[in-house]
Amino acid sequence: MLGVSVATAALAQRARMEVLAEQARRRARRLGRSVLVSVTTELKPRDPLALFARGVGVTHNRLFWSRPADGLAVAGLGAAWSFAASGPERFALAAQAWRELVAHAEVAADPTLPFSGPMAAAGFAFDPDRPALGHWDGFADGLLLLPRLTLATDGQRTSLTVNGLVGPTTSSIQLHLAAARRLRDLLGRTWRAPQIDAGLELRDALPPGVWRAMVAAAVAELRAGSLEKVVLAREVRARSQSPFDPAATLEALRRDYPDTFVFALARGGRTFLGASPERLVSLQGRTVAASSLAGSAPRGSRPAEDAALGQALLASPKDRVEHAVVTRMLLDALREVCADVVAAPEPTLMRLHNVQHLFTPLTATAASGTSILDLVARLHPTPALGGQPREAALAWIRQHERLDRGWYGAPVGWIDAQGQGEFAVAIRSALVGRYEASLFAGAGIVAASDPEREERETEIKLRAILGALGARGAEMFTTEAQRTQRGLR
Ligand SMILES: C=C(O[C@@H]1C=C(C(=O)O)C=C[C@H]1O)C(=O)O
Repeated sequence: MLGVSVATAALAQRARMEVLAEQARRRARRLGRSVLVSVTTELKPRDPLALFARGVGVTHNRLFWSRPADGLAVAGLGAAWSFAASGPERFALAAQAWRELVAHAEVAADPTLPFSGPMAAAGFAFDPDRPALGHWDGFADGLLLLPRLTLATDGQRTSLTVNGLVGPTTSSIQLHLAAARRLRDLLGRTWRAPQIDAGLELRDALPPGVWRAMVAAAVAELRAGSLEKVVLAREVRARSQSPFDPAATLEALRRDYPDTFVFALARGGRTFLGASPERLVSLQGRTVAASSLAGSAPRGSRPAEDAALGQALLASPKDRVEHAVVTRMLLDALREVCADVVAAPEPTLMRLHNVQHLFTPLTATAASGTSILDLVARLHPTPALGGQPREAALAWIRQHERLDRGWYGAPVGWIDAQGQGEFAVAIRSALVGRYEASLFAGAGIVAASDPEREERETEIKLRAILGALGARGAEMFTTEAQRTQRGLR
């Protein structure tokens, strides 16, 4: 089947949904709790980002996830079920809640379709023990969100999934169906990304110079020998004259950063979004893939300059140390729970529009019954975002960084009914409100780091998201030092 129209799919789904709902109702009575019903059908190709865009103002929860270079994209609207956890056990609590939900679900899915069956989006806080500063309300330490409606494509085929809960006494399936129908009506509408015309005003969350001083303090500590590496982040606040449009930003990100994970989770008026080049971990069957990504250099404007910068990065002892710390930690952590753990022998370059990185892919075989969330719990935070040794680095960050990372730098991704899934590290990201956005970027600090160079590195990393939010020309320079140099203040 090449896909059918929305109307036909809706009719087929309604009938199937009602049959399953009746079975679920009986099961719910027996179990004394609600049971999930999930139906997936094939649709004619359409763009999930358009559904994400159209859902604004219609539902509180919207999500988007894609790997543009692979043709993969998924959008979800509404919440058929959600789960929030707090504290350090947030991964285990989320894994258990999800296992219990799907264990008794009534599912009609076609495994040959992309993202078939119930699929929850998941996001986590970087550090549940951080000092919370407030603007991350609604983004729990751990959040699972099963949309009422999911539209997904792998570039070849497109699937539509409707999810709903059936209670033991009264059935809420009618309500779910009505809500899903309302959301499904949005599918037919056309959408074109509007021109982004922002006019941004930027300022650092910390007073000028304070970030560099903090890096200098970290370097002193690293040279004293108690730490091997610590990653320090900056927050830059952007104010726009016209309202931000997250869907337009996602469109720009997928165009300019096709080799990244382009993601968004909108909760009411605020959207956490980004284009991360860093896969934390994926699990497909028993095959595990992870990546070490650390060590950065700018892109050159001409091919020869670009190649020279890349070669210098590959040969830089400081960057090789930063990188090796991450690869070693990933190898050790995966070996505790997986077989056949292999890392590429040497890092290669990952080249993105704004920056190039040292990159080492890793693969492994998981024990059967492993959930992607078990792997996430073990790997987060890697020393690409935390440091080494992990606990000492986290303590240093908590004490000195003076910002609330919230979900920045933390796992974001999805999990399916079999416990398979994929998580990216939420970098190159921002928390976007109507007129205000908080952008985040960090850099790995080792004993050989130089504060000014590290600040420049965060600058380059910030450009991805700044450009996609509509910054132009001079607005791309976020640091006081850069603006002064260019006579911009
Ligand atoms: C911390 C960030 O990026 C991480 C740090 C890198 C580095 O220090 O070289 C490179 C890639 C990422 O693992 C960020 O983009 O905010």
